[in-house]
Amino acid sequence: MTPAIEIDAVSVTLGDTAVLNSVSTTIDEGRLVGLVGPNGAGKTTLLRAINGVLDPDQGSVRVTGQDVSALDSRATSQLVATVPQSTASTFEFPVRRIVEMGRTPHIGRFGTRTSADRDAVDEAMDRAAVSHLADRPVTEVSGGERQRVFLARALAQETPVLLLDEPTSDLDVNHQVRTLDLVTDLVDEGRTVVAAIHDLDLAARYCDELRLLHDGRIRAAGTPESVLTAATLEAAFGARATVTTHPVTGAASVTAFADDAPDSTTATVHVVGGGGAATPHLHRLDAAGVECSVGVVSTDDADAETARAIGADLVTVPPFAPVDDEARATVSERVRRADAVVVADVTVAPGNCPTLDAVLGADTPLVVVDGRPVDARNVAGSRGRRLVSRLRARGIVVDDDADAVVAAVRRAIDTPPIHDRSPYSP
Ligand SMILES: Nc1ncnc2c1ncn2[C@@H]1O[C@H](COP(=O)(O)OP(=O)(O)OP(=O)(O)O)[C@@H](O)[C@H]1O
Repeated sequence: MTPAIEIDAVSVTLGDTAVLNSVSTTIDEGRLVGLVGPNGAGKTTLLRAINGVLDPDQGSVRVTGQDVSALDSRATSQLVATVPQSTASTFEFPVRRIVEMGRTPHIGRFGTRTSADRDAVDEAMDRAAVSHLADRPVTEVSGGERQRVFLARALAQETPVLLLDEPTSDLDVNHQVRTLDLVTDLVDEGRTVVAAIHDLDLAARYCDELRLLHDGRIRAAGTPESVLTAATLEAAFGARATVTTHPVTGAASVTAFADDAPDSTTATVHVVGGGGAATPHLHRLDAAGVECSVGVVSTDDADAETARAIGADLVTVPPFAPVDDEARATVSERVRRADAVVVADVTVAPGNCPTLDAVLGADTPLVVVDGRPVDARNVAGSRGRRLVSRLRARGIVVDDDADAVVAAVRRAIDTPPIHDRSPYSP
């Protein structure tokens, strides 16, 4: 089978900038391929090389086996339709007229429109959900509606290859999903779609494959799961990111943070959590490059699962078991070794008291997350209440906000600890 698109060693220089540097990739028929990468990576430029608008300085692009640089614009427009990034229009054409322009490459010499042309326009408008706008001037519809009008124009063009440059950037969440569902249907019908897409979660959810562009080269290619890794994202976007599986869609889900590790090469933080209280903070600290240890938690606790997912060192006891001497000694050692401790929830369950004793018995700088009011029922009596007030007095107290926790950890590490050696004794 001939691939739908073959890009062979394409180089493009614009002004003084080498935008694409010997880019090669092949896109098979009936695939939805996402182009991802930071601003200025060359995604639009690559799409413009595929649709023949831009002649590469070197290399070649073949669409359904035909070299696009050898085709005239009518022939190229029969192969490739494009929805551009900017659909701003200065002409007050009615929406239907814009969609009819998609038929131009199919209309004969005498400009006669056939019923097939009209049907194609009707169907395209229907599928892109713009039929109700048919008579409105395109200058008077919203940005998102206009984006769908231009999608309809591309659909009316009835090409085997569709290029979409940020097809959902102006769409509300409902139309984002509806548009990408429509694109998926088009692919199921056999069309090949290449979409430059900034929203990495949408890219992972809808695309069969991704190409990650950075500095004029394709840095990663393959399934979304194989392309969207913390390492590739950091290299391309300069952002720390955690990649998890989205609980609803099952696709890769990316949470990116500015690269602001407290001290990304050395910081280690021990996190006291339980019941999932530590989970958002663990993801955020991990993304900030902090090495985490977690505990003591039960082996089946949600925070234990998160700790395993991010490769954190974990101190556990079996479900419902008390913290034994071994776990207590281990957690004390982790706390002493850490650059800072985060207590992720001051709602102290009785089982946490030995861990909090260990925290208060060490010099390690402390951050206390105080997200919820202390629930008296969860506090282990007066012992627990005293622990809570000592923790608050001893540490930096922050709201239950992952960014605030990272900032507080940075501050805690920079601030000499308040000395509080007297361990709590019941
Ligand atoms: N006509 C031009 N002259 C000079 N440089 C240009 C021109 N067009 C684009 N560039 C540069 O080429 C680089 C790639 O641009 P391109 O639009 O392909 O990136 P992109 O990945 O689509 O970015 P974005 O995600 O911001 O849309 C950018 O640095 C841009 O400034």
